[in-house]
Amino acid sequence: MPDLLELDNLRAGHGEAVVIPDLSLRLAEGEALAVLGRNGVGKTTLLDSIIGVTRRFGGTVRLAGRDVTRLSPEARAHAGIGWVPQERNIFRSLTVEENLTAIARPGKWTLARVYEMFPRLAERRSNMGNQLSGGEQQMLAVGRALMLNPRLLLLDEPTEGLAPIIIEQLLASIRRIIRDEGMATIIVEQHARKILKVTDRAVILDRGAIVHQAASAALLADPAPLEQHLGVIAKGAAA
Ligand SMILES: Nc1ncnc2c1ncn2[C@@H]1O[C@H](COP(=O)(O)OP(=O)(O)OP(=O)(O)O)[C@@H](O)[C@H]1O
Repeated sequence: MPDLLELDNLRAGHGEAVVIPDLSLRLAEGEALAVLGRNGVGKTTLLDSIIGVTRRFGGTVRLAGRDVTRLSPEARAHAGIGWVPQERNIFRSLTVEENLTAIARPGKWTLARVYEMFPRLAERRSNMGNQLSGGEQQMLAVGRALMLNPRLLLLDEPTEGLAPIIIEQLLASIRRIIRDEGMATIIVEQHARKILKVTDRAVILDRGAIVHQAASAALLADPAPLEQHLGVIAKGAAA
């Protein structure tokens, strides 16, 4: 059986700029991968290339053995890639419930199950998107991606800008989505040590290349590579 996601010799960037020169990566069914690295090394560009919103110069993207390289972002979403961009992109003039049902597709993730995962969204079901706190918006963005019933979930800095207590709540939900529901997930995250407790494996990027990869548990046990490649960021996120 092929891996769920196979990137081979991906070369991608923006305009004329090549941000990722040549990257290959595998993700198994049900596996959770953390993508770590300093600011500007290409983490977002990597996720954006999987959903197909960057310029591709070469290489292939396969989902469950199917070549999706030339598919539009919409077609890739339809093929099973759920995407929560850094800017969240919720519909601000729709209610929470309308946001969740607007682009839903049938599968095990229903409105009831998303509300069970994020009870706060159930409480706020009639509120408009623009009335939500940052944490609620992020929960809504994740819930909306789940309603697409994806095979693969991409999360770009889900905890960015959130208060510490909300970060803990959100990470607890993400852990349940991964551990209990078996969702294959790729997460870009600045809080390295926090996310390593949730993921199976991690890659560290530098200048668009994978400079280190290891099991998350190994990086937690021996954080030298984090300090080497992330420096002050890893120390700052040690709590
Ligand atoms: N839309 C864009 N157009 C042109 N250049 C871009 C665009 N988005 C990102 N870049 C450039 O690509 C490089 C990689 O950026 P990217 O956002 O992928 O890094 P990152 O590791 O996710 O950083 P951060 O942690 O700051 O989000 C940077 O030099 C950035 O300036």
